[in-house]
Amino acid sequence: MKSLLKTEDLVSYIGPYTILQGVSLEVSQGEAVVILGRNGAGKTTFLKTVMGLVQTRSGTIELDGKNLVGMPTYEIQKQGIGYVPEDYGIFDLLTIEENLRLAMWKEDADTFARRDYVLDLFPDLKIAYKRLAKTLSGGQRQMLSIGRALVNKNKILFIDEPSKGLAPVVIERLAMALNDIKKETTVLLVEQNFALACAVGERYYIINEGKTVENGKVSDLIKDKELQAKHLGI
Ligand SMILES: Nc1ncnc2c1ncn2[C@@H]1O[C@H](COP(=O)(O)OP(=O)(O)OP(=O)(O)O)[C@@H](O)[C@H]1O
Repeated sequence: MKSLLKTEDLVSYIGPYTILQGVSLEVSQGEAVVILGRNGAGKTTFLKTVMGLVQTRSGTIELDGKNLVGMPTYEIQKQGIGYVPEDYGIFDLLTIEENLRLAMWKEDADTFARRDYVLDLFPDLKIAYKRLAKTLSGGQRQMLSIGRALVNKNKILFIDEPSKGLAPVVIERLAMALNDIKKETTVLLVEQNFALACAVGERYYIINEGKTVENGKVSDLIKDKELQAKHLGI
């Protein structure tokens, strides 16, 4: 499989703090990869570093062979990364329709076809299409946030802890949607919910204290109770 995203020995910092201390990770085209690790391990910071929202000190980041280090965030996004941040990133005082349109880079037939795919994937958004985003539940907001990233033609989708604060039944629906999405696009998921991570991810990386410490197949991790206890506290 063709390598799509590759980072090597990535070190990044926020003010005086070095947060990532060596993250090496590779995602191939068509894969669904999950990043696991305890609270505060550096998972969110990794996504933010690739997006240029956290400064890289050393190491490399390549998307489809192109260097992303030093590029401004809006250009990184245009290289083909759909980013679904942890805090939803949606506009409460706009309708669902307006939130989706504002996210579109182009208003062409392909983009509207992807918008229709989003509305089929998340029927709640279709029903509430003309309503303000502030009227949505937590699960529906997460759907809108993912939908905003899906309206553009991306090479890879970054999704940061989509299950956070959601009820188990909503997480199940989300797992189904993510399984549908991964048929269409390469996915890099950060997730604390082990069941959701296992339902979606094919390969995993574990980040501990800002470093990638383990990686492999999710099917092997499910059987490896020792590894789960050591790095994930399960
Ligand atoms: N703005 C900031 N200033 C200083 N330290 C920060 C800042 N943002 C994050 N950190 C620190 O960086 C480390 C990694 O945080 P990060 O949010 O990436 O962890 P995480 O693995 O995503 O965990 P969680 O699941 O709790 O979000 C933590 O120790 C956190 O306290």
